[in-house]
Amino acid sequence: MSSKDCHSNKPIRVVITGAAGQIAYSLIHQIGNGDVFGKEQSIILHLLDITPVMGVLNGVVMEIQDMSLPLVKDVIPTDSEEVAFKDVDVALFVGAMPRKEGMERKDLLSANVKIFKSQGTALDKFAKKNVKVVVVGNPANTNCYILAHYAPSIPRENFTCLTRLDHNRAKAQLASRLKVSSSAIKNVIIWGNHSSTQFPDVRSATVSINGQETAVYDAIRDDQWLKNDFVSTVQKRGAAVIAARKLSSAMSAAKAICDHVRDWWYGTRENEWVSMGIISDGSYGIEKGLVFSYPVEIKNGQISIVQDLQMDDWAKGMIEKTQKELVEEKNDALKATNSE
Ligand SMILES: NC(=O)C1=CN([C@@H]2O[C@H](COP(=O)(O)OP(=O)(O)OC[C@H]3O[C@@H](n4cnc5c(N)ncnc54)[C@H](O)[C@@H]3O)[C@@H](O)[C@H]2O)C=CC1
Ligand SMILES: O=C(O)CCC(=O)C(=O)O
Repeated sequence: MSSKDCHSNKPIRVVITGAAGQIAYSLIHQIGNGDVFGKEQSIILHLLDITPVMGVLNGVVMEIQDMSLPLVKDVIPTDSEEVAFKDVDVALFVGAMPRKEGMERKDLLSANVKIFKSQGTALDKFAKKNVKVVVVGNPANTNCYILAHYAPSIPRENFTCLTRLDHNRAKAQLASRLKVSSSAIKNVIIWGNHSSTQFPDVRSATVSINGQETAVYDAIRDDQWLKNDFVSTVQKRGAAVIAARKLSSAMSAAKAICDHVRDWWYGTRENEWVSMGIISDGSYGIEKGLVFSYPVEIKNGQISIVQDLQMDDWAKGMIEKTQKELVEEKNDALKATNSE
């Protein structure tokens, strides 16, 4: 879709998988309300879930009707991948099994990878070739890798996975420490996997205090905190929410999906970057083809990796660790899909 088409009022088709689940329950309203694609853009919602929860999904559809959202022109609830992916412009892959307390996200690999093999094959067959894809279901990077692998006719740059929740968490931790609004913090980076090996990096981050832009490192002046507590709080935030709620993050995940897609649709702000899992082109020495979270800028729908950021040995070590985990996950996932 050209950026002109993007902003026309012809309805766009947006599929949400896992539409009867808890993230979708927060997400659907924001999309239908125009918070992502704008207040002029009408939408046809395709809602995919599995057969046993079609009753629940019908309840969600009733609630969508009851919200009386002018931008929502039609709602298509389904358990068929063909119906779900037919001619879609944007595909939000939320549906997957979530982890429980005590599990790592990669423990979900064997169950969830099968879903992404099947849905990748269907996406390839039925979606528009310029469909914009966001994978949320965990393990998000590796599920995205498998989805792209089984959808070879869709351009590689159209596949992304969600690390914006981690990015938002990092901003919020820094804002709280500095007692500023999170909108004052710019250019944090999440490198790598949406897992406890991710590297939340603040070496390029700035904070605006009384109109003055300062490096976050200089404003905080606590190398120990930035390298230890801050990093581990962001890495383990998903698990902390599960321990408290006995359910995984949903409201904050839905908000992060909206941030991710809105920035892809409209572009990032001048001199400001965000974190996205994308298919690596080899930048920063990362294995080509891995789905890796990078700092990116977006213009006219094109995502580009922010280049030439300096790394010290500690940062290189952090990036190496998360890359290693992603290579292992990728190999395990390929084995699991090939052995079916
Ligand atoms: N990348 C990220 O930052 C985040 C990822 N997540 C992940 O998002 C996923 C969804 O989370 P929740 O909505 O809380 O889970 P949930 O369990 O409430 O909902 C998941 C939905 O997916 C459906 N589903 C299962 N298999 C499916 C299939 N083959 N096709 C279509 N739908 C299918 C289920 O029936 C259920 O309705 C989980 O994997 C979770 O770990 C959650 C938060 C943040
Ligand atoms: O942590 C999980 O496994 C589920 C939710 C999630 O990915 C997160 O909150 O970051």
